Amino acid sequence: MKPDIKICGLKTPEAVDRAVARGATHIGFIFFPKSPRNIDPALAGELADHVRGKVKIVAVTVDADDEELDDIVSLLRPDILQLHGNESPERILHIKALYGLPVMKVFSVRIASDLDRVDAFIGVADRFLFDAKAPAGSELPGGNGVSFDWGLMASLDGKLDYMLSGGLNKDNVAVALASTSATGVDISSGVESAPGTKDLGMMDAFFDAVAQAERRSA
Ligand SMILES: O=C(O)c1ccccc1N[C@@H]1O[C@H](COP(=O)(O)O)[C@@H](O)[C@H]1O
Repeated sequence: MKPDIKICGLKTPEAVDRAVARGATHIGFIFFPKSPRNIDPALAGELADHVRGKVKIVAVTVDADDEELDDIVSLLRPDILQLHGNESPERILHIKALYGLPVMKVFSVRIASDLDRVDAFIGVADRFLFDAKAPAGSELPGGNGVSFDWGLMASLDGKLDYMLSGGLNKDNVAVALASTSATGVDISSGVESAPGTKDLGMMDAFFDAVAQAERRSA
């Protein structure tokens, strides 16, 4: 099956346009001030307006409170909320009731026990995203360009609809797709020439690599 492709951390019209032209199914905007990919919600809304309806717009937040979410939802008008913090099932149900938007819950993974809490979110989150746990010293919960052991996903395969992220790039995405049941891949730093700066050539190479992986698995 054709995997979903999410390009995350977009900040410019050129990068948004290229992602959509190359067939991204999702584009993500980061609302986390410490990130080099952080974007003002009003600017994100303007960028999204160019491509609205052609691609799913994802708002990436980290333990955001209602006030922050109100701002992001009204200015960006996302299709999906990606919750990349320690949001509980109760908090997710509250957010879904407030905005009526689907939620993609992120789990940060390094060891098998990092997946222990997933069951509590089944039937609560609409989709899951498994990312690598941040390395020691990083201030970012995601966007660190590090991978985790994809073999850990075997315990969940067949049970969940999930995307995979963490250190993906043109050279490893085929293996990531072949060795898991991920229905989508999500990339940020692997298509950047510097933190927060998307490189259109690297984006092209990533889309080419996913297309090649699809052909091989057909
Ligand atoms: O990218 C960020 O700066 C970021 C900040 C806060 C929360 C999530 C963030 N990014 C997410 O990280 C993965 C991709 O990371 P990688 O660079 O490809 O390893 C993706 O889920 C982004 O949404």
